[in-house]
Amino acid sequence: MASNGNNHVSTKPPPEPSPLRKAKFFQANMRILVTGGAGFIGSHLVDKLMENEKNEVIVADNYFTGSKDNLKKWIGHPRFELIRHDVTEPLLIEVDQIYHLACPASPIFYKYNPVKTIKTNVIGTLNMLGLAKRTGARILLTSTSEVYGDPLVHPQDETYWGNVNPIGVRSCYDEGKRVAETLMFDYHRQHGIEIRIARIFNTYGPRMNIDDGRVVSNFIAQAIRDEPLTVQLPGTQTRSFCYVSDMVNGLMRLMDGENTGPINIGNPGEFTMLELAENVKELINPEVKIITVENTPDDPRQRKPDITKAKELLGWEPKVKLRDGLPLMEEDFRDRLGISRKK
Ligand SMILES: NC(=O)c1ccc[n+]([C@@H]2O[C@H](COP(=O)([O-])OP(=O)(O)OC[C@H]3O[C@@H](n4cnc5c(N)ncnc54)[C@H](O)[C@@H]3O)[C@@H](O)[C@H]2O)c1
Ligand SMILES: O=c1ccn([C@@H]2O[C@H](COP(=O)(O)OP(=O)(O)O[C@H]3OC[C@@H](O)[C@H](O)[C@H]3O)[C@@H](O)[C@H]2O)c(=O)[nH]1
Repeated sequence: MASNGNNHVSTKPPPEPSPLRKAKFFQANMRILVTGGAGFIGSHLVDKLMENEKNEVIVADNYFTGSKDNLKKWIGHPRFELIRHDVTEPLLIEVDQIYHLACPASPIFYKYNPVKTIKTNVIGTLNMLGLAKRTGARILLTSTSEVYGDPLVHPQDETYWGNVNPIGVRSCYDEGKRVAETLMFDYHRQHGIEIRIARIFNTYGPRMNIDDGRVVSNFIAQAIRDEPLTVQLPGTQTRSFCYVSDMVNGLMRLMDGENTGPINIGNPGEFTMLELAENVKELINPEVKIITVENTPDDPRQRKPDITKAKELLGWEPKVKLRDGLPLMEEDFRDRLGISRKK
């Protein structure tokens, strides 16, 4: 049975998957649900899952921050189905695997309706665990580095319990994800559900919403539009940025491997926000100004994943360096903004 190496092993056998999955006379397809599959990471995950002809992919998304446009190449494909569905409502379908991503991820969006964000994390995860229990599906939760809050341990490994403000403006998201992780382990221990938990660190790449509000998309859009890059004070706070193709590979390895997690998935290359702005300026628009602006409450001061566990248990590590990933994202943003590079 899968374990995280910490005595969190379930005492129950996992529920039986549907008899169709053990097809004797014809090839069994894997039916995979991706909640939040119309969003940034979700749509890249769908692209990768659809490459395998044995997979059928179902996306359930309420389009709060995602869009059908991200999935347009799959709409109408016989192995693909798109459902407008809010995960705070139960979903009755038959599946073998669930990638549970549904949740706004950018601070400006998760703070917009914090009660809804908490409901999405708690009720949404309960509903997806209920679906996993009924169908015997394996379920992967995309948790976050935000469970470490404003970390006092650096870099963060999975044994760190975090430093989280339970009543702050970010709590709907970080405490929401902490409860979601608790629910996953309780369903695992109590009902034998096969679970996987990824703690994702800041991820960037093509298809991020142009007005997403996260730092990489902000800086790239600003650099392309000749607007000043807005570094929030103090500018010395750090983040570690993972390119989306690396992230998707890590998530799939976790789902298909034998470890429950939680496992950090991220790129350990650490940058201050001033360094990030300088990189964007140098690579995308050397003329652009860098300015400082006010920050928001409870902004974590440092963040860098310890990925020893991902390397050892999943054989995974990121390949794309920040300076190689930024130009790939620039190309996509220029296309969508209709602004080509100055000669
Ligand atoms: N991108 C990152 O840096 C990062 C870091 C840590 C964790 N994560 C996690 O990864 C997941 C995907 O993040 P993303 O960056 O692709 O964000 P995103 O905002 O682009 O995607 C989230 C998707 O979930 C959908 N959604 C939101 N609430 C929903 C609900 N109640 N019912 C159904 N669908 C709903 C949105 O419409 C969107 O398509 C999230 O769970 C997020 O918490 C992302
Ligand atoms: O224009 C900006 C936007 C943001 N920032 C700074 O950039 C840093 C990163 O901010 P982002 O909004 O991109 O993302 P955060 O790291 O705060 O949160 C993210 O963490 C991991 C995921 O769970 C989520 O995707 C999101 O919550 C912060 O220190 C913020 O102050 C700027 O300097 N300028």
